[in-house]
Amino acid sequence: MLPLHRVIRFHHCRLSTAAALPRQICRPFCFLKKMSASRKPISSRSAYSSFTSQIPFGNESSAEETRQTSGGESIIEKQFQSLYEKDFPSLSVNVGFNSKGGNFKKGRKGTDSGLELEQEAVNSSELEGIANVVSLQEESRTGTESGLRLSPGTVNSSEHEGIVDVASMQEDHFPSHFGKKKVYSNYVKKSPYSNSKFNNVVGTKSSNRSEGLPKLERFNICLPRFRDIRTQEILRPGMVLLKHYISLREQIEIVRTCNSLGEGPGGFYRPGYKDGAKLRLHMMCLGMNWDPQTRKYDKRHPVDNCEPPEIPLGFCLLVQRAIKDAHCLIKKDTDMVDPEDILPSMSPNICIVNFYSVHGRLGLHQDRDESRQSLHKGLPVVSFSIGDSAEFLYGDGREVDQAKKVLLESGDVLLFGGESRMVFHGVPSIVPSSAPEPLKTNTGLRHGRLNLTFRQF
Ligand SMILES: O=C(O)CCC(=O)C(=O)O
Ligand SMILES: [Fe+2]
Repeated sequence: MLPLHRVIRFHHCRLSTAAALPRQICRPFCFLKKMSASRKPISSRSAYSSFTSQIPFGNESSAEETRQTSGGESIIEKQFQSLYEKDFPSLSVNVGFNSKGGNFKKGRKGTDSGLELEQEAVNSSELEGIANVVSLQEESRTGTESGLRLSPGTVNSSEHEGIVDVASMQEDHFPSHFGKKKVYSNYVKKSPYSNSKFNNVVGTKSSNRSEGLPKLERFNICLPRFRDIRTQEILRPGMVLLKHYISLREQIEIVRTCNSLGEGPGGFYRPGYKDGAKLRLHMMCLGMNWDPQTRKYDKRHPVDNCEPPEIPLGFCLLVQRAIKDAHCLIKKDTDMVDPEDILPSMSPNICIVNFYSVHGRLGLHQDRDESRQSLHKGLPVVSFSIGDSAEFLYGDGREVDQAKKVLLESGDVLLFGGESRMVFHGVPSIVPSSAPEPLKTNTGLRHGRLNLTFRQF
């Protein structure tokens, strides 16, 4: 039995938001009200299962409740609701995944040079653990999926408000990134979210039947500024960046779920190395624990002897979807090659959740502590970025000046596997106040960045 130490839990959602506002205002959305009416505040341990048990979850009832409860909500909340209501249609998908691996013998992570102490205080938050009931309704938007099931569309008078809001948000928070290689940016024609049947309607390829006929000018129902947001980029073989991939609604759910899990056993703490230096971030492990001191994975947390929470199923579905979409992109890029050879599929059983304050950072390192088999196969690391943007460095060695730089913004998904599995990478800085406003408003997320990296041991 390991000695049990007191662990001061870190909450990445702000104390001020949580403590100063009544519960309903902290959780303004209808879909949460439904849960809070029927549940007591839940423990972190049960948070994941409620997230899981609601999947797939149509948004009809949420929309209904939105109407019932919209009276006392702020304009931002209303705008966000309209954004929410006209978000992607819900699609059904069945993706099997394996939640736990076998024996965990290896440690994780190479070196880390960002060891100075962070100034930010460690607070405890009064924000209660809340079940996160809106699951990932758009589990599969990919053209590769079958079983498309549209939910009733909600086009209402608030749509315009929503559009204005989204427009300003895109301009403010989604600046174009740098370090481009090959970018696929036409949402309708190139995005694997769009159904391949509809691609032909849009006219990616001219069919034989239209030969000799006058060329039709197609009409875009969305304004130009709203297209081309979800760009996709192959940064190097096996390394794919899906920009703005995670919807705001999903981001909100991820933050809430992480906050809820992070308050409980095995939740967020400030890890340190053997020499006593602290990492400049707060960390929580899901599925398995990674100990920076031993650099090993284990079933239990060495500090409080807790088992880490399970990875919520919704997170895993999102990972699977991102891998599929990365495959679509790779296939487009290199038609003759099986995308699995470039970026193998994986079923995550580890998720390391990092929260960086605006002073947070992580030195260049390799993720090389998963099983030998996993590394040998090049099973990818899949990384979600949420909140403030981060500069992300990647390259073949530890030399910062030789590394390439890319901006990771809220909603971005980065995958690195195959021959890029052992790429050196790190986060030299966080871009202050760059998180999408509705994300902050709806979650109370602190200034800083939440990062989730999924791996298969
Ligand atoms: O925050 C990031 O984007 C990278 C995190 C990372 O490299 C890690 O947790 O190993
Ligand atoms: Fe890493």
